[in-house]
Amino acid sequence: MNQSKEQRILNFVLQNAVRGDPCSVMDTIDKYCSQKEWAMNVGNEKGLILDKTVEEVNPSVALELGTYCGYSAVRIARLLKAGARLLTVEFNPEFAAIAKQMIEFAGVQDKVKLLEGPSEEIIPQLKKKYEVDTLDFVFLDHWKDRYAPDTILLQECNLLRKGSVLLADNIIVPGAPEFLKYIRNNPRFQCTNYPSHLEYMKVEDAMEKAVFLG
Ligand SMILES: Cc1cc(-c2n[nH]c(CCNC(=O)c3cc(-c4ccc(F)cc4)cc(O)c3O)n2)ccn1
Ligand SMILES: [Mg+2]
Repeated sequence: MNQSKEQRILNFVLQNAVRGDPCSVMDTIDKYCSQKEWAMNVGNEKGLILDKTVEEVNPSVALELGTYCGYSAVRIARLLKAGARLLTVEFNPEFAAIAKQMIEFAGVQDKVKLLEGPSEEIIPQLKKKYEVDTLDFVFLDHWKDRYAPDTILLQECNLLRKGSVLLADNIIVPGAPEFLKYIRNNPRFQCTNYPSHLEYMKVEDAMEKAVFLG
């Protein structure tokens, strides 16, 4: 049976990147997806915005919604301090299997916990099943129509604390209009927009940072 695009990306990494070197994994994925097959990794331009935000927050506990092939999980995990951890949620079992191998090849598996399932099921389990108190950082990169409901769900589950930082990808493409409307009109969030471009394309995109004020 012929391979999926995600399997081709993983194989290219296994054959061309340096095991245990997160930057070489990221660079190799970016090379493949800009030269051979487009894929929905956050990419290097928006990835730099993600890096700066993670470095600023320096989270002990981070959550990523939308793992895909594990590119941004590797990107985030490489910046985490000793003892800090990233929980990343993937809905699609095939993507999760690829991401698991990608994360292990990069050597960040001790900092990353990959959870399989829909965000609306996983979020309510974070406190009891995954021993989370509150989240310092949340990267929203999953289904765009889930950004707003899941931001509400995170609050309902008491997972945000004063100063928790949300960073959302794809504000323009594919777009998250309902999320923007919700978060920018909500006095409990301080929002900042970061114009950028869709990964590997000349198309405009943006990220939105939202700090929870408690
Ligand atoms: C419900 C739930 C869902 C998940 C979940 N896991 N993995 C994802 C992936 C979601 N990501 C995207 O759809 C996405 C799309 C584009 C795009 C596509 C086509 C174009 F033409 C232009 C841009 C670009 C991007 O940067 C994206 O991130 N969701 C995990 C848990 N629970
Ligand atoms: Mg994205």
